[in-house]
Amino acid sequence: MISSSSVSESQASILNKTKGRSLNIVNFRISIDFVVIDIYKYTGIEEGKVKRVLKKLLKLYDKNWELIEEENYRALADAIFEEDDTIEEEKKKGSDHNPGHQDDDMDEETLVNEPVRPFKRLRKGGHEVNQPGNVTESPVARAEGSSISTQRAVIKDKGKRPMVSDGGFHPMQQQVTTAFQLVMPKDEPYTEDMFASGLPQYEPPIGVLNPKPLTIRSIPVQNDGSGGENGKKSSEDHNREGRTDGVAFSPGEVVTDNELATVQSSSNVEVATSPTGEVKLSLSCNLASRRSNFRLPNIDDVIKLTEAKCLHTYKINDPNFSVMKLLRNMCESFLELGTDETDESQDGTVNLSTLDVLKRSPARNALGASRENVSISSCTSNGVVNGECHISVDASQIPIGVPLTSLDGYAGKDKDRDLEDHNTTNSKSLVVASPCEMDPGDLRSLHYINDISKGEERVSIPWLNEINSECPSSFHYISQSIVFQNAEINISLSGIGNSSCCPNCFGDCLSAVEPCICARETGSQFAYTTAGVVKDVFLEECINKTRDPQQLCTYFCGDCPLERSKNDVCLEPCKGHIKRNFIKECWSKCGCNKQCGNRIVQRGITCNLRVFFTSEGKGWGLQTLEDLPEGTFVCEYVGEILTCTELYKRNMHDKSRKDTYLALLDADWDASGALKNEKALCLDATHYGNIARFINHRCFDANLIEIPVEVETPDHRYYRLAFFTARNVNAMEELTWDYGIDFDDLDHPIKPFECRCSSKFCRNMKRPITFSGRNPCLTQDEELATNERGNW
Ligand SMILES: C[S@@+](CC[C@H](N)C(=O)[O-])C[C@H]1O[C@@H](n2cnc3c(N)ncnc32)[C@H](O)[C@@H]1O
Repeated sequence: MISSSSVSESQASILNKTKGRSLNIVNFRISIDFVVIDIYKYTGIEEGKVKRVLKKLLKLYDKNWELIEEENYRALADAIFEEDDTIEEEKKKGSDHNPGHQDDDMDEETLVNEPVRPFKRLRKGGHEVNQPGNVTESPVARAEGSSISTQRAVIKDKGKRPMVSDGGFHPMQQQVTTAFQLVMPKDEPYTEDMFASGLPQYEPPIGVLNPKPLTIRSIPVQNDGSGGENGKKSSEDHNREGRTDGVAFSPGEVVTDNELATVQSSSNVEVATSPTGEVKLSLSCNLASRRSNFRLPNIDDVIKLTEAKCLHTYKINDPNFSVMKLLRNMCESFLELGTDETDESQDGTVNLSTLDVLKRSPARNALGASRENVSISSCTSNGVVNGECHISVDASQIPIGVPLTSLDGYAGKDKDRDLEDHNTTNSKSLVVASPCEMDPGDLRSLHYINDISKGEERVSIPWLNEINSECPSSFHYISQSIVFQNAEINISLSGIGNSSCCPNCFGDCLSAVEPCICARETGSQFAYTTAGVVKDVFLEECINKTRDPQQLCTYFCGDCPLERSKNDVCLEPCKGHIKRNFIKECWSKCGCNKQCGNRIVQRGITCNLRVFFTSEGKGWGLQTLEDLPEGTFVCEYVGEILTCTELYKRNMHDKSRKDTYLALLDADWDASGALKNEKALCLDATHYGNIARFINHRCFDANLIEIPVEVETPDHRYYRLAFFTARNVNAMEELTWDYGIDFDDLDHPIKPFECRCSSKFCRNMKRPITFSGRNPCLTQDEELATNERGNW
């Protein structure tokens, strides 16, 4: 066996004699013979073997002598060793296949025409050495303005198992690229150990757009888990060969000179920054297979289309939204998070590198991630984790997520807040969590942190737990109710007659001289003001009906579907339902436009809200982050539309559940005597629902009032149950709703709970009893209201 060092000894001679050989066929054979003789002379390796291996290597390296010469014929030596190993293995297997001779009949013409990639990764002392497959040495890496493609290609090779040639034809990958040139990715086999090794996985970009040669020369950073060391090595290699003038930085390294430092992430985002605050983002994604007809689009068109997609897909309706602002925010976040402000010593912030809270709680699943960094706003006074998190997916531990710190500034802010208003963010409140292990599936739960609606709503709805480490229980967020199974809802345009819509209207019905037919439901007066809130008079009527102490608005069914669903044989008398006022909104068959002032609920949530963990023991609740004037639409109660029978069966199966997420659609049950089971409906938000499922109960003086809203069908057995503010509500106040629960009715689908609403009208409170039997806190009327209220 020869040692690699014995090959090295021959370097001077061989190197001098073979260097710079051209690759035409005439001198090709001479070159091979020349090298073979020299190697035999200095190493004693059998000539035939050297020749065979060299031929194969030339083929694989596309006859690139420079690469074979490098490191004193290291590639050749390794290939010879490898062949020995392969032969040994084959012998052991008893195979009669002789790999050593498989290419013997390979002619030079074939070598010229069929360049293929190296069949095995070359290694030196456990470290990768440069080779054709590694772009650190490839012509691509040397091309001006090809930094992005270079970085990506380098990353692609990280940690991969030695590649095995499939013997097929592979187009030449390493082409010199210029600015604006499309770089096709290499076809690289994915091997199992790439995933097992936990190394970053990269998708090859379909193309790289370099508007102009970047001022940074990209430096490959070895993202193989060994930190910046390998990256530095690559950098040194480059510098040695005069191929780069950049510097690679590891996360945490202080950038001292004025060059841009590049950091590559395990995502397809690459960020470069300089100490002077310049930040560059590079995004790559593999959206589809290569497109042969691809041509470079105009960048302004790309931005416009992206914005249109954002408006459409994410329901961003802020006219000030701009992709460029978003990207700028991202750059600012990068700088903000990269600035050393996370030490405990500074401004009350805490570095949660071990982040015990996350380790303990299910939030760990939501926040932690291998190779993912999560920065989270922290309430340092009690070490509580704020759900308004900043997530970055970054192997190099540099958070690069779009900041949501502006959520802190939501309170009292105008809805049309400018994305540029980033100065209100409080970077001092940021902490950076160490990367934790995370399954890819858990990535989904990351949505929960910043937006419990997972993008289903027009606004993001974060959650916050300042009390303990609990996370909201899992459910599917939906923004519109969906039929579970048997509910009979007739939503069809043909079901809407001309008396139920305003086909001749146009523009905004609220600005018409006469209220249109859609206002008939509300006494020929629209229920909404032009400011988009419910009119005082109408609101008061609704509130009075709900808080009706004499139960004047309560009706009793002769054959109550709710009681029927509980027990079909021995019917209990109806406990009563509130006959409510409806609002009717214009809809699809109406002639007005979507911005018509009589379309409020159907537009969805626009307030800034937050799900938070209550301190009174009510579990999670909903709060507003901005002041809400009286009559403001907050949200509708969304869930699965069930018949009462289905609900009853469901509850029978799941008796253990503590919380109930239920609303009856019983505002108009009395209309037609005995209601069919399929028409007696309710909304169950236990498994599918929206943020309304977090609204807690408050007896009597809740700040929300529920109003039935007719949108899609004039049939009042199905309607949207919308919540409006019953009074002016201040930012940060909890939003509450009177469930109308009778705490003594143990049979009711809403399971009674120990009420902690802290209202002085609480119907479940253990009140101090005076000798008169009255609650001293309440007036006689209030006492009456409290005692009488509680029926459904
Ligand atoms: C629709 S859920 C409200 C959200 C719920 N707190 C949670 O954590 O998901 C209704 C449940 O919340 C609890 N709840 C609501 N209001 C309450 C109150 N005033 N006092 C105590 N618990 C309450 C009860 O367990 C009830 O069944």
